[in-house]
Amino acid sequence: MASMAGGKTKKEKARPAGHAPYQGGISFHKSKGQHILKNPLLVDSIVQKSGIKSTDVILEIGPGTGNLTKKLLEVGKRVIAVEIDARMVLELQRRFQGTPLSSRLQVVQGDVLKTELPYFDICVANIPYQISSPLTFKLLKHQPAFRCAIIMFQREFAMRLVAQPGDKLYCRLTVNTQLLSRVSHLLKVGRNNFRPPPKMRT
Ligand SMILES: C[S@@+](CC[C@H](N)C(=O)[O-])C[C@H]1O[C@@H](n2cnc3c(N)ncnc32)[C@H](O)[C@@H]1O
Repeated sequence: MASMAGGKTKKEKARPAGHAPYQGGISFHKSKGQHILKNPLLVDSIVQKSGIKSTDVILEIGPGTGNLTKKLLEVGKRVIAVEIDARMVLELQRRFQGTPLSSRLQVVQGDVLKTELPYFDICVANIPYQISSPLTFKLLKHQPAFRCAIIMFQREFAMRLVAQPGDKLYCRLTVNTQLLSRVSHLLKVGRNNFRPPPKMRT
């Protein structure tokens, strides 16, 4: 587990013109589902649709280099970010260290599927698609209950969550999810909003 230290206040490192997503010089591993969000307008839209309150403790799964984390820190009370890749954890710490946001960020290094989740009010995440199913079941079972989860899924997986009886995609996952929660589809996201772009639609 790694936590962010406070320290002198400094501004986030300046980025070159052209609004490149913050990548921190890291190469991405497809095996870990590393497709970072590169469109700041999309990040704003996700945060806005999440209905985060200033009192909320937010769980973020797979913060990566922190493009979504930064916005979450700006609107919520605290962000607990669980990240498996030590390089990303380091980068995340570097990115926020010494900024006013750092005291509200806790980074937990580990596999979210094997991590005991802390208390949180809301979960917001752009997850690696390979953990969609076990993560969904983990969140459905989580106690104490949280208010809601806004999660980026591969399109077909999302459609299975909201399927209706008689639909081709209606399955065990649909039944379990709809038994334990209310679920709705928020938005479609094109592949080009990610770096590198994923093969499947989101
Ligand atoms: C799709 S990327 C999202 C990155 C960032 N949130 C963004 O939107 O730009 C998924 C992130 O999840 C991390 N990850 C992959 N498997 C994980 C696991 N089992 N537990 C926690 N994090 C994981 C990856 O290292 C990567 O940083």
